[in-house]
Amino acid sequence: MSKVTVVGAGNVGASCAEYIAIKNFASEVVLIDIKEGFAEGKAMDLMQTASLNGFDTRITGVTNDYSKTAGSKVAVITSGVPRKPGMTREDLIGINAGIVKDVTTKILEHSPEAIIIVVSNPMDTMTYLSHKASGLPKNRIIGMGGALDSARFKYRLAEALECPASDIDGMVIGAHSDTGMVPLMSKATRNGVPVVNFIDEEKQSYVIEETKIGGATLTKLLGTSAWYAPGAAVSVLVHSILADQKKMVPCSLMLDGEYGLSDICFGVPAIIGKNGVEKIVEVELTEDEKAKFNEAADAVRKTNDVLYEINVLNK
Ligand SMILES: NC(=O)c1ccc[n+]([C@@H]2O[C@H](COP(=O)([O-])OP(=O)(O)OC[C@H]3O[C@@H](n4cnc5c(N)ncnc54)[C@H](O)[C@@H]3O)[C@@H](O)[C@H]2O)c1
Ligand SMILES: O=C(O)C[C@H](O)C(=O)O
Repeated sequence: MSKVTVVGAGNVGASCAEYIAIKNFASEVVLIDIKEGFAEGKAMDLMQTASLNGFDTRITGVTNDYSKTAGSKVAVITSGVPRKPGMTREDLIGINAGIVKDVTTKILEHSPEAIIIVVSNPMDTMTYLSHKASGLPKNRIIGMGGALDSARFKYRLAEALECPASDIDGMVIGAHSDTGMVPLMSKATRNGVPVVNFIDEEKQSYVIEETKIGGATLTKLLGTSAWYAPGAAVSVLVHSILADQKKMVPCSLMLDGEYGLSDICFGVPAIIGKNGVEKIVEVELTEDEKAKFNEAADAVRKTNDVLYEINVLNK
């Protein structure tokens, strides 16, 4: 029995539930939302695709009744507002902080053993908040950003190399923000061959910049932020936990000296398995990557400070 709760049955929450079901990653998904009847409607609509898409996962929806989420092995937090064109993710902190703090507490009341995946933005800061609000050990809370940003990096690399994305391997670490992502061009490969052998510096810079503004580009096109790739990225983390796959995925994790950082949730590669974070992997960075990584960490710390300024957290 593998039960997953998704709090926030909006675009990303529903997409995540759909991928989990279609790929048979869990036996049960509970969607929960604050809007009356909304999660029930999303769950019913998704369940009516079961015979069409050939899945057996049971998706149910509930309005605000956390007792129905009891015993979840994984809980995903997708509740909160998305940005509109022209906004940054950091602009969402005032509304989303209260929601994420409250939701973290409610999840744990009914699923004290759950591993929590934080998606709501600004994600690195919301992951930090979830840690501080719950006091859970650092393996139990995972911020999802790097999996998505890496998928966008591979998409842009595949476009530049004119090859299928499945030929590409690559990672984005750092902050899940327009300026703080660090796409590791030096380590990206096409079937083991460095991508820098295939594209010149101008194209490399283009790929890096388009990757960093990947979310903003989609927000401009869609009028709200993206959901298919975010939902798929969450489902990969859920699967790695439930199936104890031990996949290596960049995630926003509470650091305790790794990469020279402490008391911050920040995007680094990690092995994800049945205990959540099994191990943080330290990779060597170029001087330029290191400088950008540290600069991004400083910016995330400033956003974290806002949590104290608006009294969502107390020192
Ligand atoms: N980390 C990432 O990579 C990533 C990717 C995409 C979106 N996001 C973020 O995820 C969040 C959700 O995005 P979306 O597009 O699904 O938005 P959405 O508006 O479609 O859905 C959000 C849902 O949350 C619900 N909600 C609000 N407060 C709640 C509460 N207290 N309890 C339960 N449900 C509540 C709303 O009713 C709504 O249905 C946003 O903050 C967005 O910025 C993050
Ligand atoms: O761009 C956003 O605001 C949503 C999300 O963080 C994304 O990267 O798609």
